[in-house]
Amino acid sequence: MSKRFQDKNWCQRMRIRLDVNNMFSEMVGEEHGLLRKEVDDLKEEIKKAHENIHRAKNEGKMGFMELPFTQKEVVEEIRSLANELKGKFDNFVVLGIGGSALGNIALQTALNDPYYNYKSEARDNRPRLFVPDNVDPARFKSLLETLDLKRTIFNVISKSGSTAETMSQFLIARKAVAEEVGEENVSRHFIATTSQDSGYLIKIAKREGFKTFYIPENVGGRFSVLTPVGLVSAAFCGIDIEELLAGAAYMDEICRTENVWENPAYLNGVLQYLAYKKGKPLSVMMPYVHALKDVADWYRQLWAESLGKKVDREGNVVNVGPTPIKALGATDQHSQVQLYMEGPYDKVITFLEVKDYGAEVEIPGSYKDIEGVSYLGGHTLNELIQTEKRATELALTKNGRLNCTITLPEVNEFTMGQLLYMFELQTALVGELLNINAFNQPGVELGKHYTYGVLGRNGYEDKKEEYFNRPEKNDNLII
Ligand SMILES: O=P(O)(O)OC[C@H]1O[C@](O)(CO)[C@@H](O)[C@@H]1O
Repeated sequence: MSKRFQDKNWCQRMRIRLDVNNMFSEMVGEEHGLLRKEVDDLKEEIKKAHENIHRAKNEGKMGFMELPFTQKEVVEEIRSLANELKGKFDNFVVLGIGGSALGNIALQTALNDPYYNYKSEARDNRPRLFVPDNVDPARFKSLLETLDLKRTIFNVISKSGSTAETMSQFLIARKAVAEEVGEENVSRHFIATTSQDSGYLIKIAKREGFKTFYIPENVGGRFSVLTPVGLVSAAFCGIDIEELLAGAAYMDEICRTENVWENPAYLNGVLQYLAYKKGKPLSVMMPYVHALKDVADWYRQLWAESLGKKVDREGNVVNVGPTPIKALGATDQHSQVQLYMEGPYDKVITFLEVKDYGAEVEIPGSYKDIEGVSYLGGHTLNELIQTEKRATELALTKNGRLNCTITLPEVNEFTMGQLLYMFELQTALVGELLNINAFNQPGVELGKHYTYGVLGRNGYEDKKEEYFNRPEKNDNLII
């Protein structure tokens, strides 16, 4: 077991860094840039937010802040299960959606070989990972047909234990597995990760005798990546979950101060908040590291569901919330950057970069007589992508476009733990500054209730009626 994180020098070297220079007027100009004074002027609000967060933590209402410190036993349990089942299954499928899926994908993309599912030497006898995160029939059918179900284990993840997409995936998968392995062997193919005390999934898991892991009551789905929700698939796929939690603990330690200039989660949160207040409601996350591309997806849910709210804490209608946008460098330089450079001044771009990609690829110096191509020779892809990031950053800055950069020394469990935890705390802080509840999601309910009504779930008859009495669409507007 690696204990590198007990070495303070190593931790310091692996500390992720936030560079906010290009958020300020010195760099982007006075018209759009923020002033340091504006940050200082929020001192009292930040102090209050800090106190609220820590009061809520002490009252047991900020579960995500406890996770780095309270899971020793569950980590051991997950690890021993992963070890016990190593070599027994070729495939691990996560059945879940939203916060019950996105963290699994983000961790896998970040921390395992990009072609892990295709390379047996990268897997070292561990299962491939599949996270459909949807109920598209063609895709789900094809997945079940593709996998050898005799050699497949499923983790059914749902905090509420009732999400229609997840329960449908489960019902279909369970039937397919039973047909393949026989009723008597079904239970060894399923793990359930859910609330210990509520919902239907725990009832089913107990009736079936599934192995269960629990999601703490005080941790919401989008904050649950560092619970068994994300940790089980990670451990099965060889990710060091102890180091992940150690990274989160390290960031927690860094972020204990209420001094915004020393607290990266608060500083980034405050700057995003100020930018939002000054007419920049679009928050783009643009990693220049393919491994972090799905962190941007995970962050979209975290930011959108937490901060997009109709009412403030006093019940006033405020309709607030920055819109998170996912982009990828260098890919989206050739798709999005034109808009970011010349479109409305309504965005803040957060770049994610890495110092050490863990691989170096040299560009061959061919076609010496064709200067427009041969200049690339002798350089590396590392130089190319890093230079492109800095070039895009400079171009945006010169054009008065607010941007900041988070740098990871390398993408590993410890730096990922820091990054995820930093974004979670940043989200809580912005929720405080916006004076909203960042931990509920009432806006997703209405659509769900119409679906329940139409599909005949008891208690939703009124929604069924509303749905079928909806205004008729005008055929002339369907062309
Ligand atoms: O884990 P559950 O309860 O199945 O919920 C899945 C997702 O659905 C939501 O409740 C939104 O509908 C998310 O907040 C959550 O991550």
